[in-house]
Amino acid sequence: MAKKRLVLALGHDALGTNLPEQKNAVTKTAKAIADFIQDGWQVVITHGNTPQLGMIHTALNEFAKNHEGYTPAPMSVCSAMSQGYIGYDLQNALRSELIKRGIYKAVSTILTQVTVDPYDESSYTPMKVVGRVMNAEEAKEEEAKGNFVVKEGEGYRRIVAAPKPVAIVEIDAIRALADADQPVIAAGGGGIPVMEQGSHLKGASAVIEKDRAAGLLAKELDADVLMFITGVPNVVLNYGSDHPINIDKMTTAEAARYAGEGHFKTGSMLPKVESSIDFINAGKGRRAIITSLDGAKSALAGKGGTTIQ
Ligand SMILES: Nc1ncnc2c1ncn2[C@@H]1O[C@H](COP(=O)(O)OP(=O)(O)O)[C@@H](O)[C@H]1O
Ligand SMILES: NC(=O)OP(=O)(O)O
Repeated sequence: MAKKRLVLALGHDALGTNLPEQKNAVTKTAKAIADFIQDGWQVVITHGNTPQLGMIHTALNEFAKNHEGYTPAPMSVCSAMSQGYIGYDLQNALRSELIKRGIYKAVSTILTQVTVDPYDESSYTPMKVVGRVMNAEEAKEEEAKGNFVVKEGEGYRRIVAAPKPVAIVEIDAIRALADADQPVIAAGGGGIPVMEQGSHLKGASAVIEKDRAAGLLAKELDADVLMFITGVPNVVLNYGSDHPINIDKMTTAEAARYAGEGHFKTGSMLPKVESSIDFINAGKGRRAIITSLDGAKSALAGKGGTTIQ
C-alpha cells in the first residue's frame, strides 16, 4: 500500500528565533518528525524564516554600511541563506534522530525558488515585518532608499511585500525525493521569491508567507495531510477576547465563514486557514491540521488540535 504523504509547515516555536534557540528547538522538532516517519508517513517539511532572515539581513547590511569593500545583500539572497542555515540544522537534527531509531534515510534540503507576480497586489501594501528595530533617523534613511517601515513600540521596523506564491521552481526535484520516501525540507521561508524574466529568474525584494507556500507545496505533491505546527494547540474563535472558543473540527465552508467574520488574524492564523481551505478544496480525502508541536502526534491520530476537512 502506498504511504500517506504529510506536508509539515514549521513555525517559530519549532525553530526558535536565534542560533542557540534554533539548535535546541530543532532537536525537539526532529523527534516529532521522526515519530511520523516511524509511524509510516512520507514527510515533506517546510518552515518559516522571518527571524533568521532579519538576523542575516541585518548582519550583512549593517556590516556593509560600515566596511569598505562589502556590498549590501538583497532580501532574496538573505532568503537563500536562511534556507541553507535552517535546512542545515534541521536536516542534521532529523538525520541524527532517525539514526538513533535505526532508520537510515538521506535527509536533504532543496534550495527552493518560488515565482511571484511582479504586479501582485501585495506590492502596494507591504505587510511582512523583517529585521531589527530601527530608530527614527534610520527609518528615514530606509524610506529615502524607497523601502517601507512601520512603527513598532518606540522604534521602527522594515516591512516588505508578501506576494502570493505562483509556482515552485524545483517542485520536480522535491517530488522525486518524496516519491523515493526520503524526508525533504523545501520551500523554506515561503521559498526564495523570484520573478521570471525570459529564462532568467530575478530575486524579488519580498517575503512569501510560508503558510501560503506550504499550501501550494501540499497541493503540488498531492499530500494527504497538511499540518501547521505553530504556537497554539488550537485555532480559536473570538481570538484575543476574554471568551475564546476552541475549534476541534471545522469544514472548509465553516472555516471560510469564520475567516470572513474576522476570527483569524491577518499574517498569522488567517494564511494558515486560507491555505488549508485551498489545499482541501483542490483534491479529495485531504485534511489540514493546525496545532502545536506537543499536540502534533495526537492531532495526526485524530485527537486534539484543529482539523479542517
Ligand atoms: N483565531 C486564532 N486562533 C488561534 N491563534 C490565533 C488566532 N488568530 C491569531 N492567532 C495567533 O497566530 C499565531 C500563529 O501564527 P504565527 O505567529 O504566524 O506563528 P508561526 O510562526 O507558528 O506560523 C498564534 O500563536 C496566535 O497568537
Ligand atoms: N516567510 C515566512 O512567512 O516566515 P515566518 O513564518 O517566519 O513569518
